[in-house]
Amino acid sequence: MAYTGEEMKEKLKLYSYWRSSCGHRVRLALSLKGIEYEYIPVNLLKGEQFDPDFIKINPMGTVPALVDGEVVITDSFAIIMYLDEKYPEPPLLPRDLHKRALNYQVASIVSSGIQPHQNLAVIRYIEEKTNGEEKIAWINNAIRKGYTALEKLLVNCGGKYATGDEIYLADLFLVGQIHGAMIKFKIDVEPYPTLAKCYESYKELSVFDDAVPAKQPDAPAPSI
Ligand SMILES: N[C@@H](CCC(=O)N[C@@H](CS)C(=O)NCC(=O)O)C(=O)O
Repeated sequence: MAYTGEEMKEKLKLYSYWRSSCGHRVRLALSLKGIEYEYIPVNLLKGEQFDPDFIKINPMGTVPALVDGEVVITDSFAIIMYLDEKYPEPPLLPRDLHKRALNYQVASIVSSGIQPHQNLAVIRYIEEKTNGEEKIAWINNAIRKGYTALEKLLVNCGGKYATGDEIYLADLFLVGQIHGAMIKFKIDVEPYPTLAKCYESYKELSVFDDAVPAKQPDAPAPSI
């Protein structure tokens, strides 16, 4: 099932940045559900997240932000849950209670246990107060600690993806995290076999390919 702008009265607007792992999760949800949307870039490196017009949309000065008519949602977890309730097909949460809880845990570990520690504002601050080496050590520690916990949580799940053979919430959070950490910080999932297996499976899906950072309208053209 696809949800087009025509049936939806007005297209959704997604404020995001090509390299944002939080934005990546939301693009994946939109892509999986076949929802048409308008992409509005906010250049984090140029500080556009602090522009007064954007601060009116998200006083936290972060992306992503979703605008659906009068509704404004400014956190990727909340955005994804909103989309899942408004556009239920395909569902992003399994019916099985244990698997559902696993999906919430993975999303939470990524969104509150890993991403905030590697976020641009935080790592810039650490570098300013200490040095580049401390910054790298900080990022490495946060990501590896999170990956170790995720690996332990998912090792016995079986299936192609995080919690079985269907794509759910946990997968959206893993894709953005793993891809972003590889590109931005050169941290691979190879030492974490379950995470590595999931990541290989994601790469075969075309919806996942559409959402990759390098394919977003604000990504720089590849150098020849
Ligand atoms: N909990 C928020 C976090 C949003 C967030 O930290 N976004 C990052 C990009 S992934 C950002 O906009 N950073 C801007 C900055 O640090 O100045 C979410 O999941 O949407």
